[in-house]
Amino acid sequence: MPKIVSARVIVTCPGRNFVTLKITCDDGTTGVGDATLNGRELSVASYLSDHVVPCLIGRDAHRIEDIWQYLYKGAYWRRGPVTMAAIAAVDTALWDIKGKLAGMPVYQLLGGAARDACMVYAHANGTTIEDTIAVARAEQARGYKAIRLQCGVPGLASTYGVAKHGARYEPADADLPSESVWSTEKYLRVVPELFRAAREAMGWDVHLLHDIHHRLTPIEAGRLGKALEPYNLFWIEDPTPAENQEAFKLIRHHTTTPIAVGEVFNSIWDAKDLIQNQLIDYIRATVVHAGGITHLRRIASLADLYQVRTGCHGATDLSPVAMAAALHFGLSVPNFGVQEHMPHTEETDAVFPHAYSFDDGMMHPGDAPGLGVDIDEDLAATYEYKRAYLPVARLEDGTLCNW
Ligand SMILES: O=C(O)C(=O)C[C@H](O)[C@H](O)CO
Ligand SMILES: [Mg+2]
Repeated sequence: MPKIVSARVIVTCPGRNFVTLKITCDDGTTGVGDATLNGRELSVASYLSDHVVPCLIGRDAHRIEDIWQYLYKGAYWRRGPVTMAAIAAVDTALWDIKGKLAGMPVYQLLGGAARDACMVYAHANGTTIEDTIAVARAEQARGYKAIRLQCGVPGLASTYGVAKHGARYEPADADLPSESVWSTEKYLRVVPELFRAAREAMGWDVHLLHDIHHRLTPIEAGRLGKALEPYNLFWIEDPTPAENQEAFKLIRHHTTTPIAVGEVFNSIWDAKDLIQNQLIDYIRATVVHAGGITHLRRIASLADLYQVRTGCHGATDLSPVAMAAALHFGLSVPNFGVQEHMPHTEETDAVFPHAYSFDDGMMHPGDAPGLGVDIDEDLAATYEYKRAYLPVARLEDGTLCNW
């Protein structure tokens, strides 16, 4: 048996923070898993090194399911983003090891390719509708078949998803949480205009997506979904917070615009009711925040029964290790829908050399044994952790609201 002899937690900041677990077996085989939880990175690093790593040493790296159950049931305190990100990192690293020992890419171990490649969606954002559409057209010219559009809201200094002064969009932008101002009324005026103009400029042969980022009440979300129906969106994402899942019934009563939810979910129990009641069309839970490949497959299997497809979160705060795992997962599950793709910076790509590739709007994980991704530990050590928080949002009268 490949015995686990060490597991190291590596925190690095090549432009933004990433937490990576690297497991080594007695024969020298290594595997990597992403454990990054944006704005709360060190809590997962501590959970892993203080509480998980000591339990891994000496175990058989082939027993992925048993180790998953051991860490989940054994903690007693189940679920939650910190616990599940830590379990995910172990699980992902063990799949990597299993693939390397089998001499096969992980997607082969998951049943083989169920499609040629995974459709990915790009981000297009700008302070005005015109700027946003110009970026979207450039992404379309690069081959993307699906594009998420976010534009500035007139009267608001900053908006979720829109970069400042043409910079790359990075939400965790400050040493302490920055504060932004939000107005639903102003937002609801601009979004239908954005998509009307986008269809006029870009035609109908491209999938258009939009992230509401949990900001509307159910009835406001129903109104927006209805207003967007003429523009045939691929999805609206996170229309309202998903703690109260009954709320989605109200949205469904008012609109046929498809709905994607789940980037903050960390377990099948978060997604179960939304899926079984057919209140969503895409489930956005990811490998890194939802218990790894093992648990995400379970979520996808449940979703498949209800014709809910996958649309995994893939923002730049998920490392290339998570991206590789997402592509092996996406290539193999029957009900894959789309994968989010925000390209990483050159610095990040250099720290995490990888085999996955992009071609004509599609991505493939590559055929290297395992996940086909690694961490250059020497380079990683040159980028010290830098505290960074996600922003908070307030209404115009100062009331704290959902960011
Ligand atoms: O990519 C998305 O859809 C997001 O909503 C990005 C999130 O705000 C980001 O990952 C938070 O860390
Ligand atoms: Mg989102």
